[in-house]
Amino acid sequence: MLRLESVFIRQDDFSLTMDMSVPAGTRAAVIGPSGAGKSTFLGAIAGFVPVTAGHVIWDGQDMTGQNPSDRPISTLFQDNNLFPHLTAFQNIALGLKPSLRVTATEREQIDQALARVGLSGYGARKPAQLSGGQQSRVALARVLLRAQPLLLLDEPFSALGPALKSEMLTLVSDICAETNATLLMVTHDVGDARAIADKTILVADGHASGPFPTAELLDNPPPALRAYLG
Ligand SMILES: Nc1ncnc2c1ncn2[C@@H]1O[C@H](COP(=O)(O)OP(=O)(O)OP(=O)(O)O)[C@@H](O)[C@H]1O
Repeated sequence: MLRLESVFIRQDDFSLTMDMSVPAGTRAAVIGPSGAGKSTFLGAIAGFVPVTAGHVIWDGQDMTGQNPSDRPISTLFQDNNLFPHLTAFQNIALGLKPSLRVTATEREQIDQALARVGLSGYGARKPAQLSGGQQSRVALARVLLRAQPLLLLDEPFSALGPALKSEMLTLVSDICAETNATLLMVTHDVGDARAIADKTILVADGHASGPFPTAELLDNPPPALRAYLG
């Protein structure tokens, strides 16, 4: 379970509070107005954003002071998920070994992850030689291989067309099911929330609340969400 215990974040004149429990295996969308603090919310969990007060706890372990790389988390952002000077294979290998010195078994695992996302034979290509969708799949292959229990997505597919985005969301959903990962996914598209997230966290008015059942929340939005949905 992810527990956010009386967490308070202050960044200049912006502040965000949260106190919630997210059971393991939950798939939650994170929605709310632009600038409300959705990325800050994920950043506090991942450790990129310092927490002013409170505790971020995973499975009973307090992660609050831990470096992002020491947390049991995989993160995907909208951009810059891949290193441009490394091949697809090396970008995936980084998820296992920062030194890139992989064993024969790890090499096989990386090839399997590439195959799982439909990119067998693409391992030697650098990101610039791949389409946007293929780049997303390489990033997902790395997530799959790392098999961390917490997966944080910050609109990683928003630049993709609708068909490709839907394909990526299905892949994310499959990966979560395979690894029993807990998913928190920032999106501005309530269709995404309905498609793969049975729970939704609302970030608005300086507060992150939930998780709420997605359909109930979207069918009967509170005023802050109603204004945002239009
Ligand atoms: N490093 C920082 N220092 C100070 N304020 C910041 C910093 N990063 C973000 N903010 C402010 O924190 C607030 C929340 O930003 P955040 O990016 O979390 O919002 P968001 O809900 O993800 O927005 P969007 O939907 O537009 O991506 C904004 O008012 C932003 O200006």
